[in-house]
Amino acid sequence: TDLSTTIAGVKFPSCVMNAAGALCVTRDELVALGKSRAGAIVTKSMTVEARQGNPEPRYYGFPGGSINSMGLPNLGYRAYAELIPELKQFGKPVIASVAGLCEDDFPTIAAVINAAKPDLIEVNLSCPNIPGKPQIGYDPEASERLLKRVRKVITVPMGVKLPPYFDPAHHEVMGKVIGRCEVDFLNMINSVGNGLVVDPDREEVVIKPKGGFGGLGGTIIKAVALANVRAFYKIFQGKIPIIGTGGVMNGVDAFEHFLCGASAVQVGTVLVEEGLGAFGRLEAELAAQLKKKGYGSVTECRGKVKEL
Ligand SMILES: O=C(O)c1[nH]c(=O)[nH]c(=O)c1Cl
Repeated sequence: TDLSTTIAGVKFPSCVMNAAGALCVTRDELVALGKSRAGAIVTKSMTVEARQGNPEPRYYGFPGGSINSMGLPNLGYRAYAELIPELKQFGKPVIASVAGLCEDDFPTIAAVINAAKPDLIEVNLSCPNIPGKPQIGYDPEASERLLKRVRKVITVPMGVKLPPYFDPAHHEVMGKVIGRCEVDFLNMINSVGNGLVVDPDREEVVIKPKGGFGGLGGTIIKAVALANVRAFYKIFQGKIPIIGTGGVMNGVDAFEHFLCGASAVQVGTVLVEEGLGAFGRLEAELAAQLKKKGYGSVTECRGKVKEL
């Protein structure tokens, strides 16, 4: 079974890769991704200055998913610009995830990172965990302004990592914004922002930042992720490739993302919980699922989910 895929003209040896944020902050983590079965190396979203991130505990896994308020811990964009040439030696695409603490940070980072020639750049409009900072992706005007500014300085394929939307009206509005910004790929969804997990025995929240509020990931967000993949796949009639992220814990979950229109999938929670070995398991399970269903590749089943 062929598990390779192509996104914006870039060939991925496997359609399963890490989500920005999962095991991808340090050089050693990124090199380990390069040596693993991951289909790409995706960096942690980067900011201008290096950051320690939020106080711990800031990640908590539980049956069904995870909650995090990491607070953008990363090496700073200059360090990743220096690392990119080394990371490109592993025979798989390097995706640089660009964030920023303010709008002006994004073009500053994007211009320097673009010069380091990652295979693709993913603009993260959806970090939910910077205290006092609303998600850019929930502000269509700010999203459009920012995407147009970074598009001017990015010459490699540019994608956008979107937060979950919960209303078709929002899918429509963001679809129009994206259509006006020359976006080469989409990635959805980021974590479901500002959830709250409580430990009933200790009668406490489980993470320290923001009173325990954090982004949700894992199985519990799969249905939200699939809805967003499907909504934007239909809006763009499959013409903009979509990376499906959210709730992929096994090969069947990945298959569901492809049925809804994804061209590749990213994994976060399952990677943090299981480690890099998850890639081998996920690939084997996805290949088995495709074989069982009579599909020769993920491209064959893309967008094939039937309505009733
Ligand atoms: O707290 C984080 O670092 C974080 N956490 C997330 O769940 N999504 C993001 O985009 C980011 Cl940037």
